[in-house]
Amino acid sequence: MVGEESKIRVVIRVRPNNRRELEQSQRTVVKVIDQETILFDPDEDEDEFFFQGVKQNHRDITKRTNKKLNMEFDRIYSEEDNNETIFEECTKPLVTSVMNGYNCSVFVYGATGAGKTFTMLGSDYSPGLTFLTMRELFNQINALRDERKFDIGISYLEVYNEQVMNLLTKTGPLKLCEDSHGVVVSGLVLKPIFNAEELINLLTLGNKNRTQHPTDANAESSRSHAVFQVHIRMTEKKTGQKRTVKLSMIDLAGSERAASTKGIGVRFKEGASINKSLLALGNCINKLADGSKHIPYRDSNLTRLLKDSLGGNCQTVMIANVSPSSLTYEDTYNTLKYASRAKKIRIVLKQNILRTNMPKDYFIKKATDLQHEIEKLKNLNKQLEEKLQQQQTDSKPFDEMLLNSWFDKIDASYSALFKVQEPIMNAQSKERILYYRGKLKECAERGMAELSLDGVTVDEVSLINSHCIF
Ligand SMILES: Nc1ncnc2c1ncn2[C@@H]1O[C@H](COP(=O)(O)OP(=O)(O)OP(=O)(O)O)[C@@H](O)[C@H]1O
Repeated sequence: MVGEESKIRVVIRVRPNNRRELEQSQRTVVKVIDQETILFDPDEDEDEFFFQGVKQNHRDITKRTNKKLNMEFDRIYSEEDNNETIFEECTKPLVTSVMNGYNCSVFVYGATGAGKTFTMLGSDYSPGLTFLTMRELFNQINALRDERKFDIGISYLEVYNEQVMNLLTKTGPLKLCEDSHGVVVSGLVLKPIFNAEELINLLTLGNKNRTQHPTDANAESSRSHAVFQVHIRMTEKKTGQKRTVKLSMIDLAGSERAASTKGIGVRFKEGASINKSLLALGNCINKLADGSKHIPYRDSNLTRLLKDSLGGNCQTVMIANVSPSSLTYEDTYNTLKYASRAKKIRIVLKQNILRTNMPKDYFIKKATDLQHEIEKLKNLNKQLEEKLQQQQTDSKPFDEMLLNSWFDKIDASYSALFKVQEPIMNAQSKERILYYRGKLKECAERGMAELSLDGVTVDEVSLINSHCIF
């Protein structure tokens, strides 16, 4: 995976219609075709309509034609999909990447009321991605505790009207500075945590401190960008090697146009500021998608803060939330366009460099030890080569004479064996002959006795007997 090119994973989540949308029985402007395709502004199902005898494509002839825009994303979640499913497919794999040393980020994007906070924080009956992801992180950490030591600290910041505030301590504004490791929030102290349950209290506290104002679309609209980050330092117990990784979960403020929230005064300034930072974010996404060298991160505090979560060495998932209702036609269209731009971003992933606290002397000693080891092995190698050569020169040439004398001895013993076997076989066959001859003699004598009774002479019997010799 080191140096592997990867693109931002972009998924779309379509939430169910809310009460207002149902009451106004608006038409649906998005149609989930399959898990990767969404159709924006599909044709409406309408009865056939004739005007002056001619069939009309639309009942309302003043109405513009539907966009019927087919768009493809890494995954489309429909209103039936819950936070658990999105966690399993989108952020659970990120936890494994974090444990392997990669920085990871999750963004939720969309207009006010589209379901960003519901996705990130969830509700009482359906915990959101932040909790589910952190619970998985602690599961994986606990499984590795024998091998590694972990130090975990979290931060929860909001960017409101371009100012960075600490949501856990309700302090700020905090300054952003840049050092060799990237952007640093000065004065930010990480809050150590030891389990996922502890996180719930911290998230609740942070959310209470988050700037919220009602909008037309959402009674509890978050008017700031919330950046939740987990910083993990892992120390290998055997080697002492350390590495630090960061998991960021970002709930962006609504991407709706400032005018659409009908805000005036402070609310208008707020909307304009949200738009400024989202515009800057959009510009960075566009430049990254085009492969530009210069990315305008410095255009807003949000993009400065997210620099290493977007284009840097970071595995990123963007969840674009949309409402299905025609009430939010423009916002849904803009969100889908924004998301399809983000889909084009390609980044090169690098595993975080292992850092160590070992002093310089440790490495000098290690290098000297290794040098000695090399010398020792070289000497050993030389000795073995010499020994091998010695053995080759010492070894006696092949003794053909000796071998031949042994062959002669074997031949001699075989012929001696045959010599002994021959008389034995002869003796055995003679014994058999004698046995049969005895038998025949008995026969002949018995026959002679009978013949003599029939008038045959003894000489004739002897003659028969002599012919029966084998
Ligand atoms: N997938 C969903 N299923 C059920 N209810 C949802 C879903 N998504 C959002 N909602 C409900 O819709 C309302 C608005 O959602 P949410 O607060 O998450 O919007 P938001 O995008 O964070 O808006 P804002 O930018 O104004 O903060 C909430 O009451 C929330 O419970």
